[in-house]
Parts: sequence; structure tokens; C-alpha cells
Amino acid sequence: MSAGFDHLALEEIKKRGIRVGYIPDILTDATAELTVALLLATCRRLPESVEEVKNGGWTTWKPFWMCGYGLSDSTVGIIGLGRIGQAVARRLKPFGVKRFLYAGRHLKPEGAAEFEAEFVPLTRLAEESDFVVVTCSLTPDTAGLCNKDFFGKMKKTSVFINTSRGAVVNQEDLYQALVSGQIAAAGLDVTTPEPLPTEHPLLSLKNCVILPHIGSATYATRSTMSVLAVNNLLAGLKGESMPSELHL
Ligand SMILES: O=CC(=O)O
Repeated sequence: MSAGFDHLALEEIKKRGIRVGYIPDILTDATAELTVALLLATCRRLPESVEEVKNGGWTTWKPFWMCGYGLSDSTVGIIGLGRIGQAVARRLKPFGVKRFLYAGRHLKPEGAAEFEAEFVPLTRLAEESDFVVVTCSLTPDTAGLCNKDFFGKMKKTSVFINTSRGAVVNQEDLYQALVSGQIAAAGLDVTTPEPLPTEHPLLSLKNCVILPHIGSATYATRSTMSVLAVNNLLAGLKGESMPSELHL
């Protein structure tokens, strides 16, 4: 009951002739929406602000208290301009984003046209983006892609968001980048491992917002996903073609 299939031992599954149903497409909107919510929560420091109200940190007005970074006139870099990446860009555009960049395995001329997004090497995306949004799938090519080298090229004022898979990020490197002020903040809906142990160092940071992998968690989306998963299963049991089969 998921869009991603990086958690499956595909070679072994293939060897044993096991059929796999999966759920692409249906969770695109919910995941894109959550990505935008996480981005805004992170760049405008919402969890920290809520905490300040509760703990009495909200006192007299101060000009730069709880300031963050806004989307107006910004450059957004998307790693993986697939279905979810495009749905994120579509939602961010009305916030006044000035420029979209994207990086990935392939040029996506059709997907990029709507946002006039420019295909750039990963290094340029890191250097020029005010917001880096990771929406690629986890493959051997993307594992550990966002590492010390990558964060080292980002601006000190930039915000990093990951709603794809935790393993795309080297978490120790991200921790160092956040602690040292190499980047401004990070928002993660995915981590390694999941659940993230409550004593994990990333959870001690004010500039890191971590969610428990809730990208597709709307009632409507999870209900539609359930129905498709069941129909895949029933078709598989009957030896029929599945509504959504992963062809190995
Ligand atoms: O991450 C969620 C999914 O792949 O369904």
C-alpha cells in the first residue's frame, strides 16, 4: 500500500515469481500538499513559534524575533521533478517564487515547461536555491545524494525539505550542516530509520522540523489507496491482471 517500492527485495521477489501490486499516482496531491505545509512550517518556524507561546517565550514585540525566510522572489530547487515534484512546484508558484530549478536523471521538458524550470547540475541547484525540495525516488544513484559536499554548497540562508526517502540524505552530514549554521533549517517527513529514535540528535535541533512520514495521510487518500491495494490483492489471488501491478 505504497507508491515507493524501495523497501522490497525486488531481486528475491522476482526470483520467487511473486507478483507485486503498488499504488502510484493516487498519493501525489496529498504528498505535494504535505511538502508545502512542511516547507512553510520550517521556513516560518511554526513549531518553534507554537512552543514559544506555550512556554512563555512570547513577551514584548521584537523586530527580528521568530523571523524566518519567505517564498516571495525566491529560487526553489527540486530534486526529482516527477509527479510529486511537479505537483509541489504547481502549489508553490502562487507564493511568488521567482525561479524554479530542477535536477535529476533526465531532462523533463514537458513537466518543466509549466514552471519554466531550468534543468541544472546538482551543484548549481545547491548553490542557487533558497529552498531545496527533495521529491526523487530512492535508487542506488540517489542514496546519500544530499551529503556534506551538497550541504556545503548551499547558502547559509537556505532551507532543505525532504519528503521522498530518508536514505537520500546523509543524516550525520545534515546534522552538522544544521548545527554549524551551514544551512538555515531542514524539514523532513522521512528519516533513517523510521521511526526515528526519540533520542536522535536531529530531534534536539530547533531548526529541524521532523514529521512521522505522513505525506499521504489524508483520510480520502488513504481510503482510495486501501481500495486499490485490496483490488490489486484480489486480482492477484484470482490470477488476473492487477489494476496497478509493478512489472518486474
Ligand atoms: O512514502 C509513501 C509511499 O511510497 O507510499
